[in-house]
Amino acid sequence: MESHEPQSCDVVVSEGRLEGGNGHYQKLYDDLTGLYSDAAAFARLIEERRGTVAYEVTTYTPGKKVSDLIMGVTRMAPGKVGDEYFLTRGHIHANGDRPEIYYGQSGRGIMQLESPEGETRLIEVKPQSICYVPPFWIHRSVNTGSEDLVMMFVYPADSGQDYGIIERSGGLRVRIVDDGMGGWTDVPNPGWRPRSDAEIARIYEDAGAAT
Ligand SMILES: O=P(O)(O)OC[C@H]1O[C@H](O)[C@H](O)[C@@H](O)[C@@H]1O
Ligand SMILES: [Fe+2]
Repeated sequence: MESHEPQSCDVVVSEGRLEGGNGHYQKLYDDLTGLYSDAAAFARLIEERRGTVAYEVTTYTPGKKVSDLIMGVTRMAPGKVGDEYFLTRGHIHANGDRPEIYYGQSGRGIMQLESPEGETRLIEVKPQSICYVPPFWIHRSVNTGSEDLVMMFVYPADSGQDYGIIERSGGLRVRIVDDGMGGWTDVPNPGWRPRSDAEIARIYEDAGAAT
């Protein structure tokens, strides 16, 4: 039986990162082309912020098996593209039956969840709230506040991320926008296409094959 050393890392809330981990990646605004509905507003944003970081993830990965847990911290800057709040790309786990938890550290946001069948759940994230993302839910975080959104997360190390699922459906079913009073509301995404029965079946079957 393979065994790993226990590990302690520090969540540096003010900087939105995990100290003592072994992984780090950044997404620039330039990497987020096509995610937002207002293409002209996005082009203006890129003019201003080309080469700067939209969100970043620091992690500790002990190993690669289902019985290993990846832990980490994600930090996303605040802002909007047109009236749409900043968001992460979002994904479903490639091994779809793997869950995830997110623990709010600072800032305010939404965990936007969508089932393969197209149901939406919008869970508010704030400091000291924990969001449980069940297996088979597509998830994306949205920064609806005026500060960095910082969350700690944990998920099985063999989960994997399928980003194509959102592209194939023309985005998620709703968009999280400014309600005109400094808060947020959700509006339908007219570009959204329901997933086919075949694609839905594949999501659940693949999970069966992976376990
Ligand atoms: O991977 P994205 O959808 O771009 O989201 C950014 C990150 O969000 C969370 O922190 C997840 O736990 C990470 O695994 C993910 O990579
Ligand atoms: Fe995930």
